[in-house]
Amino acid sequence: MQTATAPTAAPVRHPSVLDQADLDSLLATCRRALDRARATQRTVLASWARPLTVTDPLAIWSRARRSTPRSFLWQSAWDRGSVVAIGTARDLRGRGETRMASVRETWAELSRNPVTGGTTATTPLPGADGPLAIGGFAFSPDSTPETRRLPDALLWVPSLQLRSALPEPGVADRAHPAELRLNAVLMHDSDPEQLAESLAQLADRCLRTAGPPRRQPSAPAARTHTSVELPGADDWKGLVRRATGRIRDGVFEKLVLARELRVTASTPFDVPATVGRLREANPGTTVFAVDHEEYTFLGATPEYLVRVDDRTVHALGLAGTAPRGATPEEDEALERELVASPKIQHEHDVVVQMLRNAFHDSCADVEIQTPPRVVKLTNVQHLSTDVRGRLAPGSEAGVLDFVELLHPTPALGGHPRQESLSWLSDNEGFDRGWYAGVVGWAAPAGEGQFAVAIRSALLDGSSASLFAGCGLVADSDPEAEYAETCAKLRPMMSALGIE
Ligand SMILES: C=C(O[C@@H]1C=C(C(=O)O)C=C[C@H]1O)C(=O)O
Repeated sequence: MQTATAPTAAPVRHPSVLDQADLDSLLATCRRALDRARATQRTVLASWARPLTVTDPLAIWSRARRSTPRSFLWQSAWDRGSVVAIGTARDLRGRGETRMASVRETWAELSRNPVTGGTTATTPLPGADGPLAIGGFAFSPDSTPETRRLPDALLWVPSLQLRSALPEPGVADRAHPAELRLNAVLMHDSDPEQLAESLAQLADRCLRTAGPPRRQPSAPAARTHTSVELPGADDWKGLVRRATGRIRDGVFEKLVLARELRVTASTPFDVPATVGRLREANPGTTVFAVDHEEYTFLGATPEYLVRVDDRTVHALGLAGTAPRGATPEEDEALERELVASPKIQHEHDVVVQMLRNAFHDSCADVEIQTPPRVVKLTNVQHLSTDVRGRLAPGSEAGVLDFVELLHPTPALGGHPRQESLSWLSDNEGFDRGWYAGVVGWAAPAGEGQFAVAIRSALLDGSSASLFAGCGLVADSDPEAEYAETCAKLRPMMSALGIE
């Protein structure tokens, strides 16, 4: 008698992301890099690429980030490009006052002449070709590094990077062109077989079963939480009074004062879901997330410090804020007040003037858009001015040179720079860390994009530090400025479910 046995389900075998020809070419690239490393006695960057298609980069990052303590997600509102980066081929770190210069010099050296292989995407993609250095810089170098949660300066070359165009709203599940790039840094004694093998395995882990695209992000889980304001509301308003007093005394002309909201929730935050909600609720912003060890620094920012694209340098003067109205009429009335207010024009002009001077020193054909436009975000509106220049003929300046030159603009620090920053470090009362610093990526030929890391938070399990600040001039009102910081905190609070 035959007994019926339940058919054992055959394991589902997904094809590997890399086929044999890819594996051979990846290994050949690593071997060529080893030969160069031996011949030159220097470290050599190997970078291998092939086109593929992806659906939603956020779904890929959500899954792949679990396999590594270091990852990066970037969804740019400015060119609709996306970068997902997993793992580390090489860290580029810096400390103290020279942190940006050290990172810039190490990247220039490493990226000068990479050994490349594979095939690049046939469809042009937003962003720049080649291996990237990604990451960010804290607002200021810190004098107490032991208490700092993210390093002063950390860019890194990822082991795996995936560049694609962002899905158009509403068609997130359509496959679209992307480029997979695998990077390694080889020395004279590196093992190219082992490096190629581990990169292929990483690509499989990250991309083989990326799962379906993320649907509408779910509402945040119900959780209880406690929160502390740093400094407390009354103390912060007192600081506004002291700062405006210093402005009237002529010590500085403008100062951006910030505060931290430290939250402890009853359960850990769901990082990918938070990023999904930020993306959904804040159109027109660039969404970023950096995983570093146990921390995730994430945000949805409307502001870039600098973008360099094909020898054109873009900066953005974003300063001057009004709330959004509850009705179209109220919104327009608030917009008219924003545009007409001499106080706000002054706050804005200080930023544009600084950018104008910096560009005139380093670029030819500088264009400054006038009058400023109004950028409308979910619950605030800003005055915004585009500044654009062409790199002067013969100039080799790249995006990291401009980060160093421009950061921090008076939109985040103050004016004059030295006086306002020194007052902030003596009085603000908390460590800004990467808030109001810059986050983004640099490509070998000097192209890149760096966002100003505002509307951001630092997460660690069930703890979150949220940040917001605002520009003060002589007649700023403490109550109105406090309300402005509350409005700027709100998108992150609702993404985290802590309203
Ligand atoms: C400092 C922040 O925002 C900055 C300050 C602004 C202002 O003072 O009007 C506007 C945009 C940003 O440059 C923040 O969001 O935390």
